[in-house]
Amino acid sequence: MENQINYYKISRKEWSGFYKDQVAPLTEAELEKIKSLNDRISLADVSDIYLPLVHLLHLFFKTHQQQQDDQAKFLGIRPHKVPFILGIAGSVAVGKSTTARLLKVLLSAHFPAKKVDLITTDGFLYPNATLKKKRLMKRKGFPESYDMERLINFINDVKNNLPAKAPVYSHKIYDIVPGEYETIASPDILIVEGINVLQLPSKQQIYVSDFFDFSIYVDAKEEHIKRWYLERFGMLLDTAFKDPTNYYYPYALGDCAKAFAMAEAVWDEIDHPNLHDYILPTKKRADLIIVKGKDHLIDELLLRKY
Ligand SMILES: Nc1ncnc2c1ncn2[C@@H]1O[C@H](COP(=O)(O)OP(=O)(O)OP(=O)(O)O)[C@@H](O)[C@H]1O
Ligand SMILES: CC(C)(CO)[C@@H](O)C(=O)NCCC(=O)O
Repeated sequence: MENQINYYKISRKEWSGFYKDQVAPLTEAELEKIKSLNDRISLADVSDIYLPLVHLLHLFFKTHQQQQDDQAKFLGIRPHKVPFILGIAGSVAVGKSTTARLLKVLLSAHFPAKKVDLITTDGFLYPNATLKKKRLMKRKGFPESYDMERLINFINDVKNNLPAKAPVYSHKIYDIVPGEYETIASPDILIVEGINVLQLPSKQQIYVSDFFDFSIYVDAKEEHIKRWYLERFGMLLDTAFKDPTNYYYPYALGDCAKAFAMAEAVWDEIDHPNLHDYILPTKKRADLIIVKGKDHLIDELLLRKY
C-alpha cells in the first residue's frame, strides 16, 4: 500500500484480500441479476473489488447512523432515519451508471432489510428546448446545463425523509422525458450518480457533495474512455435503426463511417473538454477513486485517509 498525502493507494491484489471472508459470497440468483445488468461485468471484479467495497460501505453506514442517533440524543429529539447518500462521479461513459447499478444490487443483497435507491443527475439537465433557448445545446453536461438548485432541493428532501421527485432523462430521445418522474421515498441508502456530483456550485451556497456520506470517483485513461464512448455509440446505433423515435435513428440509417465521425466530434468537442475542465478537477474530492484499466477491470484504488 502506497502512502500518498491524503490517500492510500491500494493495488487490486491487496484490496481483494480485505475482509474477503467476512462478506458472504453471492447466490446464483444474485449473480444472474448482475449478469442481466450488463453481461460484460467481470465476476472477478465483483468478488475482488466490490465485495470488500460493500464491507467498507457498511462500516461507513454504521458510523453515520450512530452519529445521527448521538446528535438526536444531544438535541433531545427523537432519533430518526437520515438516509445515507453515496455519490458516484466520473467522466461521461466511464461506467458510473454500471458501477452504481452493481452497487445497488450488491447492497440490496447484503442488507435485505434496507431500501436502496438510485438516481442519476442526468434528470436534472435542462430539457433540450431550454438548452436551445439558452444556446447551451453544445454544452450539455457542462455545469450550466443542469438545474443545480433543483438537484440540491431534491437531495435535501431525501435527507429529510420527504418524498422527492426526480425528472427522467433518456439517452434514446437525447432529452428529458416530458411528464415522467421517479419518486424516491424514504430510502436507507440513496446512490446519486452523475458527472457533476462533486462539482462546486456556481450560485448556490451548498454543494451536492455536502449531502454525501461517501463518494466514489470512477477513473480511467482518457483513451479508454473515448473508446468505451464510441463502443456504446455503436450499441446505440444497433438498437436505433428499428425505431424512428430514437434520436440516433437518422445516423443508424445513414453512412456508418459518417455516424462514427459525428460521435467522435461530439466526444472531442463536448465530452472531452468537459472532462478536463470540470470533471477531472473534482477527482480529489472523492473518498474513494477506483481506477479502471482498458477492459473495465479495476486496477487500483485510492482511499482517502482523512
Ligand atoms: N464493468 C464494466 N464491464 C464491462 N463494460 C462496462 C463496465 N462498466 C461500463 N461498461 C460499458 O461502458 C460503457 C459506459 O458505461 P456506462 O453507461 O455505465 O457509463 P456512464 O459513466 O454512466 O455514462 P454516462 O455519463 O454517459 O451516462 C457502456 O457501454 C457499458 O456497458
Ligand atoms: C447526459 C450526459 C451529459 C451525461 O450522462 C452525456 O451522456 C451527454 O449526453 N453529453 C453530451 C454530449 C454527448 O452527446 O455525448
